[in-house]
Amino acid sequence: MPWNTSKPSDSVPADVALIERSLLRSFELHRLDPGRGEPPRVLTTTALKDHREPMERFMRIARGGMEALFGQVRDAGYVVLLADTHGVAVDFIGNPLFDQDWRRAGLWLGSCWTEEKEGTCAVALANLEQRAITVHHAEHFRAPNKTLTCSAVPIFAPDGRPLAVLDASAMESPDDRRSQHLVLQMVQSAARMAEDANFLHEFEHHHVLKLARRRDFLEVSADGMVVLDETGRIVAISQSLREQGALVAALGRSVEEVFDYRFEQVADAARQGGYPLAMRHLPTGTQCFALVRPPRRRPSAAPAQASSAMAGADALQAIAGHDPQMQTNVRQALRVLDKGLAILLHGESGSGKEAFAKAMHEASARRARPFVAVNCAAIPETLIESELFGYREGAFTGARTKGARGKIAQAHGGTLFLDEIGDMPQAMQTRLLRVLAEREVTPLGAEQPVAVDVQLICATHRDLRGMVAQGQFRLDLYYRLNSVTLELPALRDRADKGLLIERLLREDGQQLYGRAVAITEAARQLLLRHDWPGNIRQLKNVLRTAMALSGGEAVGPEHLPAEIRGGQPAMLPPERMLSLGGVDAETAVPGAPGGRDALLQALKAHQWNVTETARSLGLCRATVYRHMQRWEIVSPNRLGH
Ligand SMILES: Nc1ncnc2c1ncn2[C@@H]1O[C@H](COP(=O)(O)OP(=O)(O)OP(=O)(O)O)[C@@H](O)[C@H]1O
Repeated sequence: MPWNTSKPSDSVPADVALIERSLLRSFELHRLDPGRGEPPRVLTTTALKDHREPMERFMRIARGGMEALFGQVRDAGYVVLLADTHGVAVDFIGNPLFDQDWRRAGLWLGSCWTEEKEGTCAVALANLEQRAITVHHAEHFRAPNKTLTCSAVPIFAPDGRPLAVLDASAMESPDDRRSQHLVLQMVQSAARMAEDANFLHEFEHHHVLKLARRRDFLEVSADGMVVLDETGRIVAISQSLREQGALVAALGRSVEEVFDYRFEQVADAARQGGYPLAMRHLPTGTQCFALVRPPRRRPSAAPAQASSAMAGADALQAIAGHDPQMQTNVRQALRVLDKGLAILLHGESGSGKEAFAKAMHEASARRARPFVAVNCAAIPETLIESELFGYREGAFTGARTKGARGKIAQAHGGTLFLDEIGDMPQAMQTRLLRVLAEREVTPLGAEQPVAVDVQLICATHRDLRGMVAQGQFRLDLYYRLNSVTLELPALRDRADKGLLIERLLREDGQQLYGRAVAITEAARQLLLRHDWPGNIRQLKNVLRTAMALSGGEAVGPEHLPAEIRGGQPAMLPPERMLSLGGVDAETAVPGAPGGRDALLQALKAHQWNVTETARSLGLCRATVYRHMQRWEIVSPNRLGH
């Protein structure tokens, strides 16, 4: 069982690599001057208030941990800072005798420690890399910071989102960076205390299980915490469990399914003082122990509120399932969310790029604002400009009398998801680049630009770098879009295929029949062995059809399609095969018989309803749109939309 491994702390070679990368960014990306003399900027009281207000509740909870840490390091000449995710010191404890010196060094309430302004420094790196780090003396980028030693540790909110950074810094320290090892450990343990206290506070109305592999350690040092709602469903897990990927797949399941322990038994134990429970972690069959922390008050409206705040990050975790690559993706996604960076998702068709983008939006601070998805392959080239940028009345023939807001403006304040970005025409690439650089959009026919603030997430199944090499995709746009690229694994490569199948049978079964639908071992094995060229989309369709055929009873091999049952060669991915008159879509040329005609016929037969057409041809909508674009098929209703 993975949750009892303790997280490695400061590892010098890893630190060195991170620091080197940060130094490069400081020079090349932020174009900072290492010799600049003045200390870090300190915010005005009003500006600082904007940073402190959202952190107030956490600051109160963290204060005890900060003071305990300060008590440990004060005599060695350290100050303790709590910074928010923007690198602003929102709380500070230092020996008042040296106030002038701290202030001069930028170790002060309201000081800004970001890589963009200070270059390499510990608070910025802990925020960016989401790991504990020491930046010692000359490892700092700017000259005035080179006498400092700073050890910083990120702190996470109960839903796994970055929340703050705790830092201990000194103006004088031995040259050997190893002298800071213990300090970093102290900061780590204070950060974990604050994080756990915040977690327990957030879920004070819930039953919380403190888990440990060894009973003797349960009271003093649990390995992690699991939160149950009033029905015994697992609704949250603590950061220590998240970091190890442990129990992420348990989110949303009942305590009985995961720990072989009925919720009534847990509630009973809570009423009787929460004595240690001996449980079994069913997925691995390992024994573990739990102490129950009873809910502080009777659950009221609070649980629902807490669950909805958790829902976003948990949806992201649920999509990641138990696959290590997807777990890494979630960790990276949570790191970069709300940092104003564009994110690129790369993966085969049907691998869940849009689902991941939506979950990222839900997990972001923008979740209450719109999520607008645009499939660049789906819009004919002639219409993409007005669709994205909008237009004023009378901007072109066929334009609506009142004009239209483009998708970019519709996403203002929220997230813009550009699917199939590799299919965006070059002229549009240029315009998009300008929008990203200037953060404003000028609708067709308009003179005044409109300011837009969007989180951009793009997706593609193509090799954008290769497209750049062939001059099909703009290099500068490529750089802008891929500050972070997340690789979504194909279904055949996912380590958690079995669990995913179970989950889909449970969720879709619930929808179709009001309960989870079972599957025979023989059918499960066939599904596990299949190649899944259409990825999760294909798996979902196969399971839905199988459930319909089985009438909600256990799905057996007889309910699966022939190519899965008979071990026949798997279908080629939709990109490589289009069953339209046997024409290979990639090699088909506009006007080729069969492909274009067959698609046209299918579209007409379904009154130009692309979803229906796609379903009838066994393709995803994006592929149908791609072929419509390739073969220049435009829906007669298009301009009326
Ligand atoms: N982890 C997941 N668990 C359950 N369903 C999922 C998961 N990921 C994706 N899906 C479902 O699989 C289907 C395909 O996902 P999605 O549309 O996000 O893929 P995509 O990579 O964006 O595809 P395309 O590139 O063809 O647009 C959707 O019905 C989506 O809800």
